[in-house]
Amino acid sequence: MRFLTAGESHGPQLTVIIEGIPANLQLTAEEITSELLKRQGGYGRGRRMQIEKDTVEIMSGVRNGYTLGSPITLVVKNDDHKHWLNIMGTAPIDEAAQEAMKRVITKPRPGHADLVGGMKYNHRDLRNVLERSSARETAARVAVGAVAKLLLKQLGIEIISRVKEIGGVKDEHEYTLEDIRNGNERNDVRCLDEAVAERMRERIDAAKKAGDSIGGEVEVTVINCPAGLGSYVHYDRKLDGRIAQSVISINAFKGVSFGAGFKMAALPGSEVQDPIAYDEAQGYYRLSNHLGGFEGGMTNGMPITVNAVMKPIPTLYKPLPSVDIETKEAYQASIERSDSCAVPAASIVCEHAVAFEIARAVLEEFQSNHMEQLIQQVAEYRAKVRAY
Ligand SMILES: Cc1cc2nc3c(=O)[nH]c(=O)nc-3n(C[C@H](O)[C@H](O)[C@H](O)COP(=O)(O)O)c2cc1C
Ligand SMILES: C=C(O[C@@H]1CC(C(=O)O)=C[C@@H](OP(=O)(O)O)[C@H]1O)C(=O)O
Repeated sequence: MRFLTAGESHGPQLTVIIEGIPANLQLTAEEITSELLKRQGGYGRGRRMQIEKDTVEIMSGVRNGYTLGSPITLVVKNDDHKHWLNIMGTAPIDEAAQEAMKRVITKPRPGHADLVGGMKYNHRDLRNVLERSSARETAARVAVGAVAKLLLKQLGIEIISRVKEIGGVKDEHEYTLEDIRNGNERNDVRCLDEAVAERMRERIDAAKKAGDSIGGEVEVTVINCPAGLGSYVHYDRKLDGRIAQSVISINAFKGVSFGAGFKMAALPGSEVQDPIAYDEAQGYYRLSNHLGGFEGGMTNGMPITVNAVMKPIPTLYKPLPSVDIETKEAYQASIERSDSCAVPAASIVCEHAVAFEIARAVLEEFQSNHMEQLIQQVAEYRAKVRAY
């Protein structure tokens, strides 16, 4: 399974093509849209999200609510495009368009792709860089992950996310799987503890008031994944490695860990490796899950926990110094309208990035043309490893 996304932040639309989804998966635009709406929300987002109503249209690969086995094309329209027709160069060349084209961006924003992107692609209007480097693209990533999540659901695999920290305010409870499953998904900071959530909101408000921004940490949990996805035999088949790459490729994500993660640096081996046990009903299982569901680049059948860190949003209302690429003079960087915190939204992106990698690994392990074949293969495999 693979996908490509295309589209600029203020262009007409985002387009996604997904190839490799088996036939006969029930799939509706509404189900994908409901995931997109979760990404759009979240405390701390800026004015752009009030303009967009992210809605998916299915343009190919689905008929009568079921996948055909052919490439699936999804489109998410940018409602903001109509305000940017002149700036994006998609309006007729009239006076207003000419005026807009003069408003080139020459002041790169620290922490964005602006400066290096301009150097690399030889653009002197840095809007040519920021339009594609924008996290608007993550709406397309969520659309792909939503399809992956629906496929995984048919196999009994569930993926959920939560926010663990925003700007130093931490949710330090040790939650059970049931807590995570039943957690308050609709809370606007996506933190399971409402009292901590309130402090997170206050922290976001304080950053915004100071013209600053904040980041945080999210956790993605994958439940009921069979043991043996991924492989130890080669670096690019290790599934934990692929997940890490995919998560780090999300805008502003700077760190990934599994299970106890960076805490492992201080712990003895006896408190990190997960002892093995067996009973007939569930087969092999672990007495703890410090490793977060991976051994040797393969799933070990325990819940997968992925922790990921998002840096603070780079665009600041109190901008940092920068240099104009035309005059070479020191300047305060351009102020673009911006989110002050996008950690809750990013937790949804992270969840969907992980979903895609898990679904891809499932389809590599159990090549199938249609869902009936996939469901049967996975059920047989689960029975086999239980009895191993
Ligand atoms: C959901 C989401 C929303 C974001 N919103 C903004 C924003 O409004 N303003 C901004 O400057 N950066 C925003 N970012 C982060 C930038 O896109 C990102 O930092 C930038 O493209 C540079 O990439 P890098 O941080 O991965 O190096 C957002 C990221 C995500 C995941
Ligand atoms: C559009 C989205 O996020 C955008 C990501 C983003 C950035 O620089 O990454 C900057 C902002 O865009 P704008 O300049 O239009 O206000 C965010 O709103 C989105 O998440 O759908």
